[in-house]
Amino acid sequence: MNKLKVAIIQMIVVKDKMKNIEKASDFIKNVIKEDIDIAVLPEMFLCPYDQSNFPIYAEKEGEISYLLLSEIAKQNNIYLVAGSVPEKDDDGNIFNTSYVFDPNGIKIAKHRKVHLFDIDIENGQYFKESDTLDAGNEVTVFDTKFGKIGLCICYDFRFPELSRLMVDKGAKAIIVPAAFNMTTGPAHWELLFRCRAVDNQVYTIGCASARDNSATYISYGNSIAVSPFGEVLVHMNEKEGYSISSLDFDYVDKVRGELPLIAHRRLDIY
Ligand SMILES: NC(=O)CCC(=O)C(=O)O
Repeated sequence: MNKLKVAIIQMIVVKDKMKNIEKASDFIKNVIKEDIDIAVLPEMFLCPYDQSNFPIYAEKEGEISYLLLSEIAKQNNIYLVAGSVPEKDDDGNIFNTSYVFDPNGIKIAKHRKVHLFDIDIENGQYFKESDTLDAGNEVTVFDTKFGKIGLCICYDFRFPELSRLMVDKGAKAIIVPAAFNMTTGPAHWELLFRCRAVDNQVYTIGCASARDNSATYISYGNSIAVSPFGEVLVHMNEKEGYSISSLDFDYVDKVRGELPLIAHRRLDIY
């Protein structure tokens, strides 16, 4: 069983945490009619993306949002890559964390964003995640009945080393809950998803929040899925909605067999 259908849910994030969960749940109830296997939600889909919100919205693993997300996976009998949420640990540190649940609602992965998004572009985007967040320290790959999938969060995807480590651990797709901005999104978003796909011969899936021009941080939207040969399978616009992509993990093997980049690496010289 090497073929799977992935739904990208590009939703608007509102201030009310529970309304965001309800919306994610409604979207998923609707898309399961299309026989999907995995649903993906955006980065910080429970909490408007603003560093001052993260401590206010943060919950510990196992608290209410976590339980509701696990239930959504179970009720719909799908894998759920539950975007990301602000997660609080026992010491009060806060992380940008993505949980993954299997079709029984069991947590099978947890990725804490490794690279914090601290940028300051003249006449462009300023953001400093490190004002309120701590960084994770792990490379995340999870197993499914279809094969292995890598997971990272937004800015993490800019670092080619992280994607390569996921591929070295067996990933045939990399899923990225995200929220690029209106400065770097138009410049780099599609380029990065095509580039990582071609370099690593993996499917790349970017799920962004939909654009809300009244937000303090405006998400670029444009959720995307790219094949291991660099073909754009889906490229959404900025509006709220969903898309479905079919992934074939045998095709990953075919591309890697015909153009054996991974096997041709000269690890002895780099
Ligand atoms: N939320 C993020 O990590 C944003 C990353 C981003 O916009 C970028 O350009 O990188």
